[in-house]
This record gives sequence, structure tokens and C-alpha cells, in this order.
Amino acid sequence: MTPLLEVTGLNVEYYDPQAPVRAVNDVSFTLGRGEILGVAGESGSGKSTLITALLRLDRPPARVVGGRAYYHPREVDLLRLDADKLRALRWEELAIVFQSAMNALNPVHRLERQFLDVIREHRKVSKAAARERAAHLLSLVGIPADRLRAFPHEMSGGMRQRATIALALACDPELVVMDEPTTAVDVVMQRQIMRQIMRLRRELGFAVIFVTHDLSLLIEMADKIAIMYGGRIVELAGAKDIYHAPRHPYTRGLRDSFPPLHGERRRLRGIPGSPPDLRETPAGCAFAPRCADRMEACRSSVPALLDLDGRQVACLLHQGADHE
Ligand SMILES: Nc1ncnc2c1ncn2[C@@H]1O[C@H](COP(=O)(O)OP(=O)(O)OP(=O)(O)O)[C@@H](O)[C@H]1O
Repeated sequence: MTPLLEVTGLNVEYYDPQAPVRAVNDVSFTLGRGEILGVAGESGSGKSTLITALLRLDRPPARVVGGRAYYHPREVDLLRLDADKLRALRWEELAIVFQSAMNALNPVHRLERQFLDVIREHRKVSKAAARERAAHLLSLVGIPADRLRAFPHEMSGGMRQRATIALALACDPELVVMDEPTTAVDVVMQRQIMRQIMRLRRELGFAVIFVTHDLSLLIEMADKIAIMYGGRIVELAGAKDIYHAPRHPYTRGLRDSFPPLHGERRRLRGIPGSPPDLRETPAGCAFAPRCADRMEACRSSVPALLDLDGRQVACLLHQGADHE
């Protein structure tokens, strides 16, 4: 696997007059070219903070306080790139589809204008060629070319969503980052859009970081999945391993909180308790207060994310500690 993005020891804090809140804590992972990495975790686990920091999108009062995000094709650390160089990478190499993707289109402009603006800002092509590319991109997501003349409000929610994804692909990026891009549409449409993203990825070869709280969606589409809890990655493994053999008790709980998309029905169990308040992180493993498998040692030491048979888990259960 050729590495595309290598994140090491990323720390992000929110400024707080009492004490800084560490929302992303020592996060490391490598994303290969053309790979789909899913990032899952409950609300407040740090998913959005992680990707906004990686893409250097301002999210005050958050600030990166350590780490590196090495972007291999250009041999640069995204976290230390100056504003001009960063601007040059946006759309061309790194594209983003936000949580509120349906509203990301400008309501006062026809679709065509929005595509042409992006394409012609980055590519020296004629208007006709840009229009042709826009029509092609729309066709890739199943939208007829004549919709280029439409205003966003003239399209359905699902269609706006797909148009936003097509727009993100306008300059053939290497990496597309998606933050809950399908939450505003129904489940059937969600799966349709996911399938389209996967097909496009096969055709165009871009890598994806896909953030969601819905683990079952990721299990279908991602190559590998990072599970976040309390700002840390607690498990990182292939999607199949996460589904069939989760190692971290939190991963197991999260898996059992969603109905499986295929196969046998399972009894759904939520995870008792609620996510940690990051302003008062207890000593030890952040999941310990909710964990049915906790041991004495879990309350005092934070487990490191260690390699275990080709995957990574941060749990003392898998690090030879004794049971309570
Ligand atoms: N403006 C802020 N000021 C202080 N702390 C914040 C702020 N925004 C977020 N946080 C902290 O950062 C943590 C992570 O938030 P983040 O939005 O990254 O989580 P998330 O996993 O993306 O959640 P969601 O799925 O709800 O978007 C929160 O639990 C909160 O403690």
C-alpha cells in the first residue's frame, strides 16, 4: 500500500479559561492511496475535531498542539503548510464534504455556476470544457446533465447531496474527507449514495476519510475503521475484523448498538452510561466507567494503542493485565 497521509501523535485542544480540553489525544494512523478509512464513535468523541484539524479548517477555539500530518504526494506536513500552499492543495488534492452537505451549495446560483467556478479556478480550461466536465461529474452520481441549469432548491435532498459529492470531485482530488455526509437523507438514499461513493472511488482512485457515528454504514464500505472514544483511537482494524471480531469492549458495544445491514438479526444493546466529559477526564482508560470487562488497572493507566495481529487495540484486556 502506497501511503497517502501519515498522521502521527496529533493533539488538538479547545481553549477553555479553566483548563484546555483535549478533544483529540495522541491520534496516529496511515491512510493508503485509494483507501477508505472510516472513523466512528459516539457524539463528542472527537471525530469532527480530528478532520477539521487535519484539513486546517478553523474551528475556534480549537488548536493543534502537537503532531504531524504528512501528505506524501507533495512531501509536506499539512499542519505546518503556509496558507498559500494550503489553498493550492484544496480541491486539487484535498476535498471536503461536510455534515450539512445538503446546504453546502450556494442557494442563489445555478449548479452550473458553482461547478464552473471551482473547475475554472483550478484548471485552465474553456468554459465549454468546464461545462462538459461538470455534466460528466453529475452523470457519475446519477444526475442528468440538464440539472446543471437548476438552482439547489429545485432539487431533492438526495440529489443535492449527490451534487455536493460531485462538486468535491471536480478537480480530481487524491483525498475526499466526508463528515456525516448522508445524515440528512433517509436510510435507502444513504445506502445509494454510499454505493455511488464506492463506485466512484474504484473508477477515480481517490482515498476517503469517512466520519460517522453509524458504524454499520462503515462496515459496508470502509477498508479499515478507526474507533474513537474520548478523543483517542481505541481500535483500528479492517472493517471485517471490526464487525466479526471486535477486540475493544467499546467497539463491541458500538457494533451491537446498530442493526446489521445483512444477515441474521441481532439483539440490539446500547452501551450503558454516557461518553466522558473531556473537561474532567478520569485517570486511566476513559471507557472504564462504562466497561463491563474493566479491571483494577484500567482505572489507573491509560492503555496504549498497540499492534496485535495486524490491527491496533488500546485495551489492557489485550495487554496481559490481570482480571479484577
Ligand atoms: N467549542 C468548543 N469548546 C470546547 N470544547 C469543545 C468545543 N467543541 C467541541 N468541544 C469538545 O470536543 C469534543 C469533541 O467534539 P467533536 O465535535 O469533535 O466530536 P464528534 O465526535 O465529531 O461529535 P459529533 O458526532 O456530535 O459531531 C467534545 O466532546 C467537546 O468536549
